[in-house]
Amino acid sequence: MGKDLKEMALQYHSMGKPGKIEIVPTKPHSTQTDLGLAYTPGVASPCLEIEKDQNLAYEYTGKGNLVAVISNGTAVLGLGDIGALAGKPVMEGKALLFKIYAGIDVFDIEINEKDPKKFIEIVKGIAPTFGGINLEDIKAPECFEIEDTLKAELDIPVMHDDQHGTAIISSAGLLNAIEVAGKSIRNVKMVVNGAGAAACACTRLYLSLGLKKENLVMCDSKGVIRKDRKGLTEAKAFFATERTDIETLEDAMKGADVFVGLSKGNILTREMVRSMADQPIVFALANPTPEISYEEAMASRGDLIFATGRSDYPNQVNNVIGFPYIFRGALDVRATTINEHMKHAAVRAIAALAHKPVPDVVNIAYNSQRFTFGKEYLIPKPLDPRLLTEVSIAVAKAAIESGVARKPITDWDAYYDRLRDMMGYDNKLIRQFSDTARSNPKRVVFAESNLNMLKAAVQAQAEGIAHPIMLGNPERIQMIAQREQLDLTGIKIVNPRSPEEFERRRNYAAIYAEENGRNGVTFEEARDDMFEPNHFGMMMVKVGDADALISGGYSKYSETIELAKEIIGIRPEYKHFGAMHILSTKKGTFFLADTLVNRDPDAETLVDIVKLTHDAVRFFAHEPVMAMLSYANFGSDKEAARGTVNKVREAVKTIHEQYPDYVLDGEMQVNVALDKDLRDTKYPFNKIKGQTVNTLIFPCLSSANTTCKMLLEMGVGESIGPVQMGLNKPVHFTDSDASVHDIFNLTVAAVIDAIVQEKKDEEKNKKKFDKIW
Ligand SMILES: NC(=O)C1=CN([C@@H]2O[C@H](COP(=O)(O)OP(=O)(O)OC[C@H]3O[C@@H](n4cnc5c(N)ncnc54)[C@H](OP(=O)(O)O)[C@@H]3O)[C@@H](O)[C@H]2O)C=CC1
Ligand SMILES: CC(=O)C(=O)O
Ligand SMILES: [Mg+2]
Repeated sequence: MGKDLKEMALQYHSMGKPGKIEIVPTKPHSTQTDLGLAYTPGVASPCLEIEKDQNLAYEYTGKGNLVAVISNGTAVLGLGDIGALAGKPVMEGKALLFKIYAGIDVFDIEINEKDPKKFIEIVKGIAPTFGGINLEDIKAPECFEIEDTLKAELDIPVMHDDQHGTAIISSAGLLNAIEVAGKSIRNVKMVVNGAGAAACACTRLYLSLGLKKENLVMCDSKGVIRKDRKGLTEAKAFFATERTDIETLEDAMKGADVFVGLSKGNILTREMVRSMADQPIVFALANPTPEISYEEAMASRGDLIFATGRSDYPNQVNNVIGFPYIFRGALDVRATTINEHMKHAAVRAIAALAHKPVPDVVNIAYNSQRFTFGKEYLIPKPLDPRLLTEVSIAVAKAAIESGVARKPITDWDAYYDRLRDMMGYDNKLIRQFSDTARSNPKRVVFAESNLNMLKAAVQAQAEGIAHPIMLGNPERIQMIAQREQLDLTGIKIVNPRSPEEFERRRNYAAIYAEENGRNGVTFEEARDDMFEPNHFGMMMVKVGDADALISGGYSKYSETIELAKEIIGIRPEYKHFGAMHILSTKKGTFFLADTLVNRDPDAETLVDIVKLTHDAVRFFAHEPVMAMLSYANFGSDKEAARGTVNKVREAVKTIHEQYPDYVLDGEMQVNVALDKDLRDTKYPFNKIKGQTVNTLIFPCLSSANTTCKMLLEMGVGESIGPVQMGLNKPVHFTDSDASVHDIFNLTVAAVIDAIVQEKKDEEKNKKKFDKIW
């Protein structure tokens, strides 16, 4: 591990409250009455109900959404037996992943016990607390007895993730890799290196998917596991080969089609890979160091199909792609176990997802590449939000089909919606976006250096999100920084008014005057304008001296917006531009527009806002279901001869005529938009019937802005925005009272916007180039 990574990891774990998880109450607890219900005397009632009927624990306690991640620390990652307590960071890490990817609460439990029988007794003793048990990092062969016994004796799902999670994910990847290689699992010759927990379970699953036992060779630390070896454990004996002509991994690799490593780092050589058959598949899955590094593997031969457990290379086979969703599906139907049928369903769902078009939000989160099914993209990315719905639903359905569900789901559409809504989306979005921005940071101009802007710029620089350029008086900025103890290292300060910027002011003015000469702008006026930070900053972005701009620290945003229209311009496909807020609430993610730009949009402007928002929502991997809001419903205000209702109605009519694919209706009140049952009962003709609205288009800026701010002030949600839509370049605006957190989030959005813009420009240039040639 690099020194930097080590230091970063230690700092990450110790900063703030040590560790990675905490417990948060889910019920009101502010009054004496609340407390009397939460605890004694009120709490006695659910206790007595559960005493009568144990199933009611699912109604009255957190059991149904609570998983135990349990380990004795005997096989932690590939680090070996480091002990129960030393494994706690991994178990807390799993708790975090369960929560952020599938909304599942976890207690991590580290048990100081290596004797499998005693370990089993301890787990059985604490099992009533949980809806499911994820066994983790327990070494073979003890893990087999532990899992088998607990599965047989407990009535909740128990899964040793290193065995079955790994088996499911690697099977999905392997089926796809075999398809890419143009081979069949029924014929491939496979070497599995490692004969521990993960290797044995993976191989069993491959056999159930069609691998022939006679085509399999398994190796452990002593070499090829042969039938004639003395003292084999039961698990190893099951996989032992009849062959007597091979002894070492090197022997086994000759002519093999597939290598799966679940053993130890750096034990596979280039020569061994070269000795494999055509189009060989190597899954080097040991963590944190794979059996062969990506670089070594790639240097070995050109036709290799390769995967590792690492996130920094293509094809990451990691059980995080599976366990959150496998447990989500199992918990939601109260499955008594996780059986073969459910595992197969998960394999198929994950394998199939890799064949589907990848939403932009995923492409962007991984460096704006365009993933398409093939050698470099065999398996969905861990940050793909579709995993939650695809895998959980597949597992839940399989549990019902195989008769192990105690609470079957009947309304699958509602379940789908619930899954999507369950995950407050913005953290995930910001996380994905922050990772992308970090991998390709852009030069962001902060045009108005008020204190919060400065703090956000410092944070963006420290987190490697952006290369900030602060416009303003350097002495003043440094004074503020000193007073606030802000570290300005890496932040460029440019003073548009300084003599050093004379040349740039002149050049920018010349371009500005040339483009706006017919709007009455003279060169002299333009030169004066360039003393202003917003003029200067926008020209920097326009000519490519910077990649994005954030403004709005102190000047009136209405003026800045006009300026952006003039200098940066609106994209040719629109007449207007706008802005939206993404609001993450307990009821799901909502997109609100226009929250910044158009004060009193007429019908034509509303149509543009709808088009812009439609495309932006899709970019964020959501299918827009749009409601055009008003104070009335579908013509209920018959007196309305003029005003907002009529323009909304007109816009709806235009959209229905010109964009029949859009899922949109109105005018309607916000409660009618959000309450599907009310809407569909009272207005059964509505064109978004049965669908959950996620996009709200407001009739005017007052209503949009007030709603957004009110929800945020009331703590109903977290927001990203205002995200500008429709300008030629990434120029974004905040409010003068925006918090550091708001400006930081917007900076991330601006960098992503710049990355997308860069991609688009590259594609445009390529097309031009292709045309010329
Ligand atoms: N990418 C992923 O998602 C996952 C990766 N893994 C990785 O798989 C590896 C094994 O984990 P797990 O099964 O839980 O651990 P176990 O301790 O149960 O098994 C380890 C196995 O590796 C074998 N081994 C050790 N050294 C060698 C060697 N030089 N050549 C061949 N085999 C060797 C051991 O052999 P012996 O039996 O002779 O001792 C043992 O069979 C770890 O590196 C882990 O990080 C695990 C789960 C998920
Ligand atoms: C990923 C995992 O579970 C392991 O390496 O043990
Ligand atoms: Mg593990």
